[in-house]
Amino acid sequence: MEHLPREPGPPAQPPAARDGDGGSALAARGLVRRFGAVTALDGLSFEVGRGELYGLVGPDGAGKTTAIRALAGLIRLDGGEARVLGLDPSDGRVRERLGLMPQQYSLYRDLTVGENLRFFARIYVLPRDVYRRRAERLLEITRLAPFIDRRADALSGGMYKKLALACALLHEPDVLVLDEPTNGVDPVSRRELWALLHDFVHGGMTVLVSTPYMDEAERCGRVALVHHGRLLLEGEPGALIAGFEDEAYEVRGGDRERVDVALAGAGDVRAASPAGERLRIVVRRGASGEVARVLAPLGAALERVAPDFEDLFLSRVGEAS
Ligand SMILES: Nc1ncnc2c1ncn2[C@@H]1O[C@H](COP(=O)(O)OP(=O)(O)OP(=O)(O)O)[C@@H](O)[C@H]1O
Repeated sequence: MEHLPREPGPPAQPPAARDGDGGSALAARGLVRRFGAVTALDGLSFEVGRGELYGLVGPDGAGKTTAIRALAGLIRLDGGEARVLGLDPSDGRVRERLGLMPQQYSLYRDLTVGENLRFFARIYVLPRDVYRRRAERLLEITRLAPFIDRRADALSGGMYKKLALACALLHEPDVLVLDEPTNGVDPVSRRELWALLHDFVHGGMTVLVSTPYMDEAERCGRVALVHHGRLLLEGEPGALIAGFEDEAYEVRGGDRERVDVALAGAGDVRAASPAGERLRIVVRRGASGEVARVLAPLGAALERVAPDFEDLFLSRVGEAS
């Protein structure tokens, strides 16, 4: 397949722009969508360049699925515009060039792996020899070949997702959009799925992936942190962490309830969340001395830790609300 990996080597050039492509592969411009009293998208904007691996990261209900459905032309917008390769998502040409893996991918559970692939090949009206070649390649890269005769309902969660991915790739899309592909998937399959996405991008495909897992942000080339249908932060993962202006700490010792009360009254603590037995907090830069003084009488102390995306996210959410 054009965008699927064959041999290791330098990244392929993204496919040359065609009519209607515009500059970016995907564009969300001021997207607004309301469901009754709920504003799922509140002016969300982001652009995904051709050949990028771009992550939409945010908690449940942030608006990721709604944004993806808008880009795929599956819902009407109350404001803003979505573009795929410069085209309106309702344009018939988008169907040929976009691969979509929704959160609930509807495979036929009583059909086997091979039968599901054949079914989707028929939807895409693929000639038999083209289908055979692509299916063979997809079964190989997803490592599903040994399970070709297994029914979809007998696959593990990770294998099911990989079959869904293979079906979404049968028509060789230029742009692949995946909604929370790693949700409910075991850690090994999760790593495998991310490795596949990196391989696709290496082959020149554009990939947009949403995830509720903050720790997956660093696997993307660029990432958008989304909250309440708005963009909180966008950039390269390393640069975002390096530019983080606050500091992250773990609180050691002290009675948890009394510590919680003390921290709730400390204005410089932007966020607090449990980290196993301990409490993890984000503190405004330069204010840790004051926070440590508040905690000392309670027998609690601060230990500096490296900030991660959850710290970044919580800090921004704290600021925004
Ligand atoms: N069809 C709908 N009817 C009513 N409310 C909806 C509908 N679709 C989404 N919402 C609401 O819009 C908000 C954003 O939902 P969305 O599914 O886009 O979030 P998400 O980031 O994808 O999270 P999740 O992982 O939970 O799907 C939520 O408050 C959700 O309840």
